[in-house]
Amino acid sequence: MSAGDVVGIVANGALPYEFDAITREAVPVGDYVVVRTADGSEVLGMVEGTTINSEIMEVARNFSDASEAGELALRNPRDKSYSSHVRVLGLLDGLRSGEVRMPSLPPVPGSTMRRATPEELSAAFGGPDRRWFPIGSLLRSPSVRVHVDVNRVASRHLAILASTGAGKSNMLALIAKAIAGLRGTMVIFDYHGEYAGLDLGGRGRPVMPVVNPRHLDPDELADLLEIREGAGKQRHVLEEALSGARDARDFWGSLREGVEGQEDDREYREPARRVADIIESALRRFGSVLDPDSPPPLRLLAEGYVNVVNLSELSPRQADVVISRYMEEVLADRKRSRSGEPGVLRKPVVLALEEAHVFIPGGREDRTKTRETAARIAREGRKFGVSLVIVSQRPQRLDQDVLSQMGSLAVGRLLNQRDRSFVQDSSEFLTEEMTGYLPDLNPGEAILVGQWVKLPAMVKVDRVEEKLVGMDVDAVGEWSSWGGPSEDTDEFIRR
Ligand SMILES: Nc1ncnc2c1ncn2[C@@H]1O[C@H](COP(=O)(O)OP(=O)(O)OP(=O)(O)O)[C@@H](O)[C@H]1O
Repeated sequence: MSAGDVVGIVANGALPYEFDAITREAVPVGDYVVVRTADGSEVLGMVEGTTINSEIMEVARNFSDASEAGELALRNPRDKSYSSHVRVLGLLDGLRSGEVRMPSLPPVPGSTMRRATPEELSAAFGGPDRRWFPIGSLLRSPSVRVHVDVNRVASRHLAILASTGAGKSNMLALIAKAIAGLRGTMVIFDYHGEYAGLDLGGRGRPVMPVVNPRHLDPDELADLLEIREGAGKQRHVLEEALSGARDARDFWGSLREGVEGQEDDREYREPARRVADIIESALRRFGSVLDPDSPPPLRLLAEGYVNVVNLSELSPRQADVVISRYMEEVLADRKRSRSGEPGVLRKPVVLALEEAHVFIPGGREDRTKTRETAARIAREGRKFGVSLVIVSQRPQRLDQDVLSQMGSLAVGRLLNQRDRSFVQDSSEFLTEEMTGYLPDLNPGEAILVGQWVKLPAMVKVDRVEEKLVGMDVDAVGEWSSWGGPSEDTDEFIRR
């Protein structure tokens, strides 16, 4: 069957925005088709679901019936009927010129449905100007390149959701490369240290996650030092000591003194000792993150670059403090810039957060600092040119309010049913049929919906060649590449 061929006939009950068709053979989900509406205009549609029915099999009620009926059905080609459910995407004429206009009339039942040609699809998915960048090719028409709108990513937020290993970081890397190419500003909160080796054409910048403890509130410092949330007395000791140390020349010396000074009070003796130990141990482990002489986060970010904040050495709670600090300051600075005051970041900023379900969780009890800030950015960031890209493999754990504010979605293979339902409930863009298809996607394939694409698209995403971290380890290959003679157990024990 070649492109443009008639593939089906419109069935009864067609609506302007969706219809069923009886098809010649099974039409794959994700295929694009063209039908004529009652006034003769051509509309483009996407196949969202396909069913194969066998009349003979209908009567089979037990195994022997079924196996006999199955044989008969296989021999009789007229036994099968094929049907597809099609979502109307827009008038073909409008799509050719980049405009999405819906028809006001449905297609006429009995009229023919043909496959869209690669030329029609290339016009619909093309990128007319530099706002658009190519992210991959249509899964069902590989010659058609699919472009996405960077302006929408930078103003209306994006969620990249898929199970582990389905290609989320690869997609974020592609977006980072596009933004770097446009000399845009992006901050990636890199929880696994995955983006260090990315080729950003000289516009990537590694950022150490340094935080100045003087600028933290007592709870934030307690979180960074990993004082338990329920340890009220220890937190109180720290709070008292911090108020005296904030402006001291020797911050840590003054903080220690402030803590030790509270050992005279019997009630706080033990908590103060514990806090003194915690401070020493924290400084040994991640003293480099807490620098009382470091500039505020904004000074560490470079405008016009992709700033990669490496959080791989931090615990989730520490990373939470760092991320929320950076996000808060970026938002506050952009508000200043927008109101005409001198800000550091004069142009829009895209903030990308990996493992978003850890930092923007939905549960009432999981109150992270990042969640508050991210919720604010999701709601009002658009006005100030701050957008979020959230990346997660456990969407059901995400804050639903934040997820529902995402103007665009890239959803890859999602195996967990609850994850799929959660995403569908949180987004106006994903239909039930599309959601049902998510478990069948392969790594690197995704459904793109929302404002960053002209039309919903099932895409084979381009692979970022240099992005090697994240690849599954070839353990067998690596083990078998040992050089030299192998040592037996006795030799090993003697050694
Ligand atoms: N578009 C693609 N084409 C081909 N291979 C891809 C594509 N995207 C990802 N892969 C491959 O799939 C594997 C996982 O990719 P990636 O690290 O991007 O997934 P992930 O969803 O971020 O995984 P994790 O949740 O474990 O971080 C890698 O080996 C990567 O090279």
